[in-house]
Amino acid sequence: MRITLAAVGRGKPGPVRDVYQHYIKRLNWHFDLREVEERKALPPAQLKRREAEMLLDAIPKGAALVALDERGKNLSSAEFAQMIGQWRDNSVQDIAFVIGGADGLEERVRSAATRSISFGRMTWPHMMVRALLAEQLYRAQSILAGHPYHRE
Ligand SMILES: C[S@@+](CC[C@H](N)C(=O)[O-])C[C@H]1O[C@@H](n2cnc3c(N)ncnc32)[C@H](O)[C@@H]1O
Repeated sequence: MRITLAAVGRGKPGPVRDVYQHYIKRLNWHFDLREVEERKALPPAQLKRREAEMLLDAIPKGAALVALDERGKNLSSAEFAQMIGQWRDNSVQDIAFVIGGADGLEERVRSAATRSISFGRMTWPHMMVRALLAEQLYRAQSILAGHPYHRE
């Protein structure tokens, strides 16, 4: 099973990226980060549209697509692991996650998503969402493997 993260922006060295990398390095799943960035200064609506195109282009065809969105569904870590486990058991080859930029995800990306999940109703900086996702993926891997990292 391959996991792709398509995300707006380029990660820079620093503590948030260190946390992200700490967990990503511990994943046994094949993991691919695809960063997208529009260099032209565009008005917000155009920028969001352009980012949507680049994000959707960065996702493997046929992937189960998960949008990270504050308006999405709140899952427990066990439910998140179960979602990934069901895809794994149904031989889904590719799972992709998308994280938007400062103005969020365009509706087109939200409606293309198989699932939309939230890390709470508060807005997090997009680089912190990468770190949160990385930890939850590691936690899901541990839950699915029966490893005691996660405690209910
Ligand atoms: C700075 S936020 C954008 C906020 C923007 N106002 C919006 O309406 O989505 C950048 C990205 O981080 C992710 N994000 C931020 N907060 C989140 C949360 N609570 N749950 C899930 N994803 C979140 C989303 O992918 C969002 O597009």
